Amino acid sequence: MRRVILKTGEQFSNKHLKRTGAFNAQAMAAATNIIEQVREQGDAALRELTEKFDGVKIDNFRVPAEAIEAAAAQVDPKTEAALQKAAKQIREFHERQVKQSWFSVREDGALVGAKVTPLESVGIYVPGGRALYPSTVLMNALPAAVAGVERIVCVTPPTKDGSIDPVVLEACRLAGVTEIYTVGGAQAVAALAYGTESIEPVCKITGPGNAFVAAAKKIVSGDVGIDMIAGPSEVCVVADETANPAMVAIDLMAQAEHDPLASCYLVTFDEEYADKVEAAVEQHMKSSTRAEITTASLADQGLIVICDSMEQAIQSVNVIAPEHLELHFDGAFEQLGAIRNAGAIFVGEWTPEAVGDYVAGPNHTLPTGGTARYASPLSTDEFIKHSSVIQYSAKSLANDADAVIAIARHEGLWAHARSVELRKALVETGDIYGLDGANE
Ligand SMILES: NC(=O)c1ccc[n+]([C@@H]2O[C@H](COP(=O)([O-])OP(=O)(O)OC[C@H]3O[C@@H](n4cnc5c(N)ncnc54)[C@H](O)[C@@H]3O)[C@@H](O)[C@H]2O)c1
Ligand SMILES: N[C@H](CO)Cc1c[nH]c[nH+]1
Ligand SMILES: [Zn+2]
Repeated sequence: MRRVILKTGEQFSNKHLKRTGAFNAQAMAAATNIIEQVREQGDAALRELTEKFDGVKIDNFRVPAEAIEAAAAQVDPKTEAALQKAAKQIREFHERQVKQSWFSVREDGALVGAKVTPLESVGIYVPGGRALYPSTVLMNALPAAVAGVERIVCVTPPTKDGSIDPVVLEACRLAGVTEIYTVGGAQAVAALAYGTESIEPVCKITGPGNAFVAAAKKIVSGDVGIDMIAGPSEVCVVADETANPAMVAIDLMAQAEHDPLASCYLVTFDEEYADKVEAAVEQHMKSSTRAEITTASLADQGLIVICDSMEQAIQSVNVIAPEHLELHFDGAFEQLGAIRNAGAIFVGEWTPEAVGDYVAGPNHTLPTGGTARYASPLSTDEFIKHSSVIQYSAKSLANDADAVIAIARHEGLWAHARSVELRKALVETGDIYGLDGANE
């Protein structure tokens, strides 16, 4: 892994990072062509693109109900129990996020508030290129279901034999997905946004994916809602010399194995400790079943930052703004206040990031690429919208009339002012035209 050794008092900055930003011109160009093709040719384009990029022919994209039932029977009891446990804990966590409509009545009788409405339909992109992601089904579909979305559509690329992994199907069933389609990549995003003969469009698309999926989400955003661009996985581990290097190493590898573009950061305090972690990575790598991806990620995107104080370490974390942050040192909880930018924070050596990926309850769809500076984890908020509600009485209108009229006049908007003046006149004189010149 690349190393940066900070001098005393030196600030970690973006120049130390290799980040190229979320804009990928090549992927944007490819996704634009794919989206245009799907808009023009519908299902025929989905068939052609699936054959081209996934190497399989699909006649019917919709997974029939019988196949979903049959998949449940193929899931071994241990995996079924794990899915159910994860689903329960994820559901419970997200139930705490649910927003209610609210109304407040002022002293003058004016009522203001917000009416919360679940989105009618959402499309969930479940990645399927380099790994299977039943956990991503749970993390996206359960918050949608908890928020009250009625139509929850899942799209995911086919496996080599043209099917969908039974565990992914079972996760869909457990989480309340109402339609499943065997299609992935930018073409799936286009189908969800604009519809085809076999896929009805949705109001919003959520879920992570590779560069083509991310580019497609950016392009269709505005025509449909999108959640965030959750890109390649990232982890930043802050560890001092008391932390077990083998644990730190395996936690770095747990994100590196997602994608050669995944980014892993170790923030620590001396080079000798960093050497121990790198030696432990080598040791673990001997038994990794994903050594190629993991090695590529650590070599190309990995970074070790050597700091000389905890303050400098936390300052580095805040610049990295990682998707996942692990804290392996005594008194970690006390540093929470100083941490400004992180998607999810895992406190202490007994909290490997993997618990958050699967079962802890909080969402694993998190801001990546430094977007934790302004973005939050996926939540039920992504699946609802608010409508403002305003109800005035004659008294409350009279109370606010002069303020409205003054601002409307300044803006030069005659009818805005008049709409209030007329009502004020009616309250004061009982005559809607009691205003001088009102009936001109
Ligand atoms: N942040 C999160 O919550 C989270 C969760 C899970 C996965 N991830 C990330 O999601 C990503 C998943 O990527 P993936 O590739 O494994 O699966 P994917 O499903 O996103 O992409 C596979 C699809 O990409 C399309 N594709 C492949 N090559 C193409 C090309 N040359 N041109 C156009 N389209 C092409 C194909 O249609 C294929 O089906 C990884 O980066 C992983 O780290 C993130
Ligand atoms: N770590 C990923 C988010 O970056 C989520 C995930 C799913 N499965 C395993 N991991
Ligand atoms: Zn993961």
